Amino acid sequence: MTVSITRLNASQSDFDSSLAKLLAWDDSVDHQVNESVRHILHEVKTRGDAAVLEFTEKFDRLTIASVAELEMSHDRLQKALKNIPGDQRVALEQAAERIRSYHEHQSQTSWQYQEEDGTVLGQKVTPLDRAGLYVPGGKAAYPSSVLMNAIPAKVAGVSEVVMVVPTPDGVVNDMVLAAAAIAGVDRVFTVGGAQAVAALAYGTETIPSVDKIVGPGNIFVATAKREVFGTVGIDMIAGPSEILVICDGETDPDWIAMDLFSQAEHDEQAQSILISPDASFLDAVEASINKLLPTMERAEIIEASISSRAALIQVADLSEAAAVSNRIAPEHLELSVEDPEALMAEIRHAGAIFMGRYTAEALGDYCAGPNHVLPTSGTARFSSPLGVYDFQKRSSIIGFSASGADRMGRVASVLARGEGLTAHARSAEYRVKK
Ligand SMILES: NC(=O)c1ccc[n+]([C@@H]2O[C@H](COP(=O)([O-])OP(=O)(O)OC[C@H]3O[C@@H](n4cnc5c(N)ncnc54)[C@H](O)[C@@H]3O)[C@@H](O)[C@H]2O)c1
Ligand SMILES: N[C@H](CO)Cc1c[nH]c[nH+]1
Ligand SMILES: [Zn+2]
Repeated sequence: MTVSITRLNASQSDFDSSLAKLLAWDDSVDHQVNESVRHILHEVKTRGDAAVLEFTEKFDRLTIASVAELEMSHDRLQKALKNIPGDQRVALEQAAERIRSYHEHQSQTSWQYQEEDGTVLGQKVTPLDRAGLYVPGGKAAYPSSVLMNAIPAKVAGVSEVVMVVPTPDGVVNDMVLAAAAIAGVDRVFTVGGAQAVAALAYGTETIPSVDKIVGPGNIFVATAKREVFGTVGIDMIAGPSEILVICDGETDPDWIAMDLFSQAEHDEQAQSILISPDASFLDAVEASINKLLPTMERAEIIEASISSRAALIQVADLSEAAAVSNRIAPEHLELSVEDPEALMAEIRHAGAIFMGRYTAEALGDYCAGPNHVLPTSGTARFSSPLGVYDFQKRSSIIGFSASGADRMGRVASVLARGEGLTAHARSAEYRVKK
């Protein structure tokens, strides 16, 4: 099979519009999905467990009598940890250790300072009481996502971590449960899709409501998270996976083709882009793609993703490559060049940056240490990877001494009267020295 891949050149007159068309992915335009998700949310909110059971039967083909049967006990998690092959257990534990130590660097601490008159100002950092983790499980099982979601929550000090994961046809993945055991997840329910998001947001008779829902998922999950935002916090709306590789033309084209496949194999909607100043290198990678595709287990998904959403983009030089990449603001950016440090200086927007020819993005997905839940669809322009800070919140601390209240009470009084808010003014004035 020969896969057709979009070719663009940054010098072509319609480059801007062609790039915009390539990048277009809006998770809110499908009215049918919106309708269906709103219906699921409403049903779970009003009918609780009964609705969760119905939707689990309908979408995951799982018939059970009660939601309690969907809860995986601690014993079951420990059993899974014992059941998985030794090399999988060791790899999960090694990954968990590296993810934990990276995220410990993100810990925030409370602080305060005192002014000369004794007034104290500060910020108190508090972990969330209860966090909900969505772990995807429709087309593939993601033990790595269990670690990436749960470990920062635990490092942040969240008291109770509740995980949901679909088990289509009732097939439970032991590696997912083992990862939950290693990460110290408190409760696990095998429920997925919009019904799982609804249960976490509103609570049911069996599934507790949480303060914030984090984690990636398909369009039903993303749409449900968008809808429940406000009732609970959410981390981000994560779209399909993306990779953008900037290459100077000196890396083995097979390596680059496989790096592009690594994200394409997640989803037909995933996006893989290669940018290079070397036209013959783009040809070589295209040849590698066609050579390697038939050898891939997930060839159908990769083919669909590459033919509909991938692109090979020729640019004048690496500076132009960085400029195009900044416009795309990719989830993952590989700098497969001789001097990645120099090129990184020109990068402003990317979820994660992979430095140099030996840094395959796949290492970041599993065990480098940084989080693999990253902003997609250009949202790296304004948002950051999932981290410890997503599981903590801040309260301001304000403590006036008598002389501080006298000094600032006068300022507040003037401002309050300027706003016509007399109760504010008089409240401040009571504490002003007469
Ligand atoms: N950003 C990340 O860190 C990251 C990590 C892993 C996976 N992902 C992405 O997450 C996504 C996972 O998607 P998935 O489908 O494999 O798993 P998923 O768990 O997100 O979705 C499966 C659920 O969708 C629901 N569903 C399916 N069809 C439905 C329908 N017609 N109506 C209503 N609900 C329906 C079902 O309840 C099912 O349980 C992929 O796009 C993948 O690329 C992202
Ligand atoms: N690449 C995904 C995030 O976009 C994360 C992942 C999990 N497993 C493999 N990859
Ligand atoms: Zn991946």
